[in-house]
Formats: sequence, C-alpha cells, structure tokens
Amino acid sequence: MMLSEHIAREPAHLEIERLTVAYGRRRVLDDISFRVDYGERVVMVGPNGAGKSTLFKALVGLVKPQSGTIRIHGLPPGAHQDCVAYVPQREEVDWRFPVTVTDVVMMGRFGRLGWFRRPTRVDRAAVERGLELMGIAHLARRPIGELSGGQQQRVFLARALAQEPHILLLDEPFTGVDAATQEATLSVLDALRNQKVTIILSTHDLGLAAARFERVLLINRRLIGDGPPAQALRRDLLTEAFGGQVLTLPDGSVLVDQCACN
Ligand SMILES: Nc1ncnc2c1ncn2[C@@H]1O[C@H](COP(=O)(O)OP(=O)(O)OP(=O)(O)O)[C@@H](O)[C@H]1O
Repeated sequence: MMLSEHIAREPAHLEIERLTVAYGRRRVLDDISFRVDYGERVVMVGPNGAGKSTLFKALVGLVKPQSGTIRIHGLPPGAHQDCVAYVPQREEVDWRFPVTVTDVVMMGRFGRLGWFRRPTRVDRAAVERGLELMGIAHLARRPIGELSGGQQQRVFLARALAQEPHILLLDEPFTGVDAATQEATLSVLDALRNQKVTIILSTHDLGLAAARFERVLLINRRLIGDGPPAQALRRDLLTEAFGGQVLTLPDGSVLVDQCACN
C-alpha cells in the first residue's frame, strides 16, 4: 500500500507502545507509551541523561528498541523516513564539513531526490522557502562551519522545513542559541500549526515549555507526566523526575528537592 493511501484512510499519528531502549545492559527508556495526534505540539522535558535524545533517535530508527513498538502513520520508523524531519542537538554535528548553507538545506530534499537525481525547480523552491522562513537567505552561499551557533541552528531548521515533514523532531534547539533565533524558531513552529505539522521538541527550559506548548511529556527513563503543562509539570512529578536537582519552575519559583522556595 502507498503511504499516501494509508494516510488518506487512517487518522495520521505517532504511536509508541511499551518502548524500552537499552545501551548494552543499561535501560535508558523503560516501558514508555504515548500517542501523538496529527498536528499536536508536544514538548519533552527531563533532566540530563533522561533519555530524551534516545527517544528521538528511536523515532527515526537510529536506535533499535529492546522491546515495544513505534508506529508512524501505522508503519515502523524508517519505513517512510521522508515524513519525519529530525534536528539533532548541535554538538552531534560535525561542523568541519566543507559544504555551503544551500547544500545542507538541499539535504532535506534527498529523501525525495535520491542521492543521484538532480534537484528540480520544486526542490530549489522548497530550499529557498526554508532559508527565507528561517531568515538566512543571505547566508545561502556561506560555508556552514563559518556560521555562529544560532545561524547553524537556523540552517538545520531550514533543512528540516525543506523536507516538508509531517512530523518535526527538534532536540534541544534552543541550547546555546541567541534570543532572536529562539523567537524566530518559535514563530515558525506557530506558523506550522496551520499546516498540521506535528512537533515534538525537547528543552531544559520549563518556563518556555509551559508558556508555548499545549502538551508536556515529563521523562526520566520512564514517562512520569503527560498532559497540559499544569498537569504534567506538577511539583510532585517534577520532584520525581529531577530528584534532588535545583530547578526553576514555570512560575519562576525555585524547587530544591522537596522544598519549594519563592
Ligand atoms: N550511544 C550511547 N551508548 C551508550 N550510552 C549512551 C549512548 N547515548 C546515550 N547514552 C546514555 O543514555 C542515557 C540517556 O542519554 P540521552 O542522550 O538520551 O539523554 P538526554 O535526556 O537527551 O540527555 P541531555 O538532556 O543531557 O541531552 C545517558 O545516561 C547517556 O549517557
């Protein structure tokens, strides 16, 4: 069955059931289940090492689950890679690559192009649109390695947009970027709402998670909270997820272990 027929017949969604992932003998995701409907905007929060990046990698088929299932439009990850765009954390990218901004953004089209087909007018237009949406059309010919952290982040978002995905996965896109890039990214995500693009983004910023997203997944190896911010970011759940860490809550107060001090 063609993917397009499948989408037409079924409500498109992402479904994760009893997902367990281990590196060697160490479980980093344990029995995680949730479902995301088409067009939902979800933010994932949890402490360092909670398994957020691992979950993204499992969603694009880069790590194999030990058990459990992932279904995207009813099919396993990798079956239609094209409709899922993944923006990894910046430090996972080798910036010495001698390629221009346009080259990188065009990579977003490779799923459609195949590696050996020449870009068509449609591909070039998608690349230009991505560059313009992220405000970096003027950087098109620059080598990627020469750009600032915020500019590089915009390039990777432009590449994801050029892919024209149904599901956009962003792993900590705001870490180490300037406020203008953060705002530009958030407004592009707001615009994608009209196109029913599903967004899953991870961040350490609980205030941003609460203010800009309708649904929060609170993760630390297990799924500890799932729901609207007021529900998923309750103090008892945050304490469970973050243990003894000092934490700034969405309301600006500080949580130190069990004690909430304003
Ligand atoms: N390739 C790997 N091999 C072995 N262990 C790994 C590998 N990748 C991640 N881990 C470990 O798995 C756990 C989860 O890591 P992961 O990067 O998914 O967490 P995270 O929530 O994204 O963390 P952060 O917020 O610090 O980015 C960590 O303890 C990490 O050290």
